[in-house]
Amino acid sequence: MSHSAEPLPMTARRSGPLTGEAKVPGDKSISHRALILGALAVGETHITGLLEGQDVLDTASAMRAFGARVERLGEGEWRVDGVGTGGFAEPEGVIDCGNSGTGVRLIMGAMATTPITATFTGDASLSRRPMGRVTDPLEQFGCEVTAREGKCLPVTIKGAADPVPVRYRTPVASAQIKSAVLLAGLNAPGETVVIESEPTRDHTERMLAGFGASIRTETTDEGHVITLQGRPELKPQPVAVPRDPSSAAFPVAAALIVPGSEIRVPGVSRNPTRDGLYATLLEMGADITFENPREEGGEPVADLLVRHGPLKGVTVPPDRAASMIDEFPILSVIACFAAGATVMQGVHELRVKESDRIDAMAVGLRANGAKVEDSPDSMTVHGQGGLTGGATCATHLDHRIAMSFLVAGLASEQPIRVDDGGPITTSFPDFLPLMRGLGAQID
Ligand SMILES: O=C(O)C1=C[C@@H](OP(=O)(O)O)[C@@H](O)[C@H](O)C1
Ligand SMILES: C=C(OP(=O)(O)O)C(=O)O
Repeated sequence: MSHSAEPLPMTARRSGPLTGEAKVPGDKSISHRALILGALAVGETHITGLLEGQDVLDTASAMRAFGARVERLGEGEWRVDGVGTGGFAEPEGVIDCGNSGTGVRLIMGAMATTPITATFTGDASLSRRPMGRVTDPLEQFGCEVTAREGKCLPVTIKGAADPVPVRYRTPVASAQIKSAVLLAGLNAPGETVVIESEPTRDHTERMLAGFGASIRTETTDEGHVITLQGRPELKPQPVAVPRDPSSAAFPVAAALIVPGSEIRVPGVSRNPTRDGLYATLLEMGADITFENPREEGGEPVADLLVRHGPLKGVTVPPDRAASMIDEFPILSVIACFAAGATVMQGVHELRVKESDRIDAMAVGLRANGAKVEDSPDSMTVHGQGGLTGGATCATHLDHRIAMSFLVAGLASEQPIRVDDGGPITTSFPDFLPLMRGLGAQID
C-alpha cells in the first residue's frame, strides 16, 4: 500500500548530546525473505523481530493473496503457514507492493515459475523504477510478462507452466535480481545458476540453506557463482531477525555528528555483505566499538558503542558500493561534518532507488550550505566540519532521504526541514520516538 497522500513535513533542530540506547527495528531485507520463504515452505514458520514497516507489511499481504496463512502473534512475532514450492494460488486482486523494490522484485521471482497470473503495482516512486532487470531473466524460465512502457509497473506475469532452469549473469550488482532468479529457480527442475561480478547481500542464500535447499556459492574466474538445486521441499525454520544495520546508520550518524553524544545500538547485523558503511566510518576515524560479537539466527551481530569525535574525509572504493548501497545518503551527511573530501565512487545504482539519491542529496545538501559535486556514477562532499542548514529538502517519497536530512538538522547551525517524512514508515516506523528518546529535537 502507498502511504497517505497528505505530505507530512518535519523539522530537525540543533540538539544537545544524544545519549542512551537505540533499539533499531528488524532487518528489512531479512524480514521480506522470512515471509516469502515461510510462504513457500511446507508448514509453520515462526518469525521474531520482524520489521513491521509498510514495505514488509505489503509483502505479508501479498503472501496472503498467494494463499499462505500469515498471522501476527505479537510485536514483531509472526507465524506463516506455507503452501510449499510451486504451491502459490492465483491472487484475486492486484498485488500492491507500495514503495518496495525488494518486495515486488522478489515476489515476481517467487511466482514466475508457477502456472498462475498476477499483476503487480506500487506507488509513484516504485512505478518509476526499472523492472526489466528482473522480468528479463524471469522470461528465460518461460513465464510471459507484460509491462508498461520502459518495463515499469504495472507488470503482469503469467507464470511458466513448464519452467526450465536458468543460468544468469547479473548485469548490475543487485541482490534483488539475484534473489528473484533464485526464487524462480526454486520451482524449476535442475540447477539454476546466478553469477555476479561483485558479491551482494547474501540473505536469500543463507535463508534458503537454512530452510533446507541445496545451494552453494563459489568464487571462480567467472565471478561469484551461486548454484541452486530446484524443487526442494523447504522446511520451516524459526527465524530471529537481527536489527537492521541500514536503519542503525541513522542514530549512529547522529551520535557521530552531534557533539558530546554517546549511544549504544544493540544486536545489529554485521553480515559482511552489509558492512561497508561501518568499514568506511572507521576509516574516517569514527569512535565506534563493536561489543559482544555473536551469532543470532544465522547472522553475525554485535552491540555498537558510538561516540562523537573528529572525522576526516575518505575515498570509498567502487567495489565497496554494494555492501553499503542504502547508506550513501547518510554517509553524504556525515561527510559534511568531516574535514576534507569524501569521494563516493561506483554509485550509479543510487539513481534508480526510491528516488535519484545522488541528485536528492546533492540538491538538498547544497541548499543547506554544503559543497557537493556529482557525476552519473559518483558523489564528492567537501567536508567543512559542519553545515549551515536553514533550507527545506524534497524527499521524493524516499524514506532514506527524509531520515538523512533530519539527522543533518540535529547538528547544523539552522534547522533543516523535510517536505514529507511520511515515507519513513516504510523501513523505520519508530524513527521519531527513538530519535527523540536519545535527545534529538525533531518535530
Ligand atoms: O535485496 C534486498 O533486500 C535489497 C537490495 C538492494 O537493492 P538492489 O538489489 O537493487 O541493489 C537494496 O538497495 C535494497 O534496499 C534491499
Ligand atoms: C532501496 C531500498 O529499498 P527497496 O529497493 O526495497 O525499495 C532501501 O530501503 O533503501
